[in-house]
Amino acid sequence: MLQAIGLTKKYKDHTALNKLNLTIEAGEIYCLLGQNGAGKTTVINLFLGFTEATSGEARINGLVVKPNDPSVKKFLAYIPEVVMLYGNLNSMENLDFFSKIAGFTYTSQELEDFLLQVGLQPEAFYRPLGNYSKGMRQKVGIAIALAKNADVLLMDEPTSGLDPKATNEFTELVKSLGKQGKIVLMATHDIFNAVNVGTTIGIMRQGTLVHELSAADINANDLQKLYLETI
Ligand SMILES: Nc1ncnc2c1ncn2[C@@H]1O[C@H](COP(=O)(O)OP(=O)(O)OP(=O)(O)O)[C@@H](O)[C@H]1O
Repeated sequence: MLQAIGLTKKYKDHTALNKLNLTIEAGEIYCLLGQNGAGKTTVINLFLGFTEATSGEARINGLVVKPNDPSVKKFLAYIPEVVMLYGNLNSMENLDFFSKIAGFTYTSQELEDFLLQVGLQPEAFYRPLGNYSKGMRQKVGIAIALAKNADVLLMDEPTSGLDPKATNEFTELVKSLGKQGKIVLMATHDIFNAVNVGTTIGIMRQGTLVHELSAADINANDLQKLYLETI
């Protein structure tokens, strides 16, 4: 479970995040919307331990996140806008490397199975990542999350810059993660994608979570209307 309890981040006198209360359960895909500077990345960075809370707590599976604390890191995988991988290594080598860092050693067959599971085309498995498309890198990033058995995937604008086909593939992949009981917290500007992939949608304004709704209760048009009224 992912929990924010009164989670607050201030930079000098600027409040980037104001008393966020949030609970995300296994199987939930929580999409955070909000205009530039609303505080979405701050939420993700606090869960990742990249930055320290001014007050309140970010908890993962009951453990309070503290900067540079490895005990919660094992539960987490981070999918940024551009997944950072070794461009001179192929996807099998990247997956093997990052799995081993997380304490897992897999056979070649098992590594290939993770890549197949995320929909990477087999002809790319042994090709250096340097010439992969953004969508292919995202898939390898998710394969790494699966290989390290992360319960929680934190995603910051993962579909930004993806073409519609790659976005659709990514959406289906994220839905399948939810069905496997993973927790996904995704910051996004893509309202259509949020309503399509999300189970829960939060709308932020100036550091405050203003709306939280079930994706089943709203369509993309109404969500866009609510979003524009909110920001
Ligand atoms: N290191 C920092 N120092 C000072 N202010 C910061 C820092 N990081 C973020 N902020 C401020 O905190 C606020 C929230 O920023 P954040 O990056 O969380 O927004 P966001 O919703 O992710 O925006 P975007 O959609 O542009 O990525 C902004 O006003 C931003 O300028």
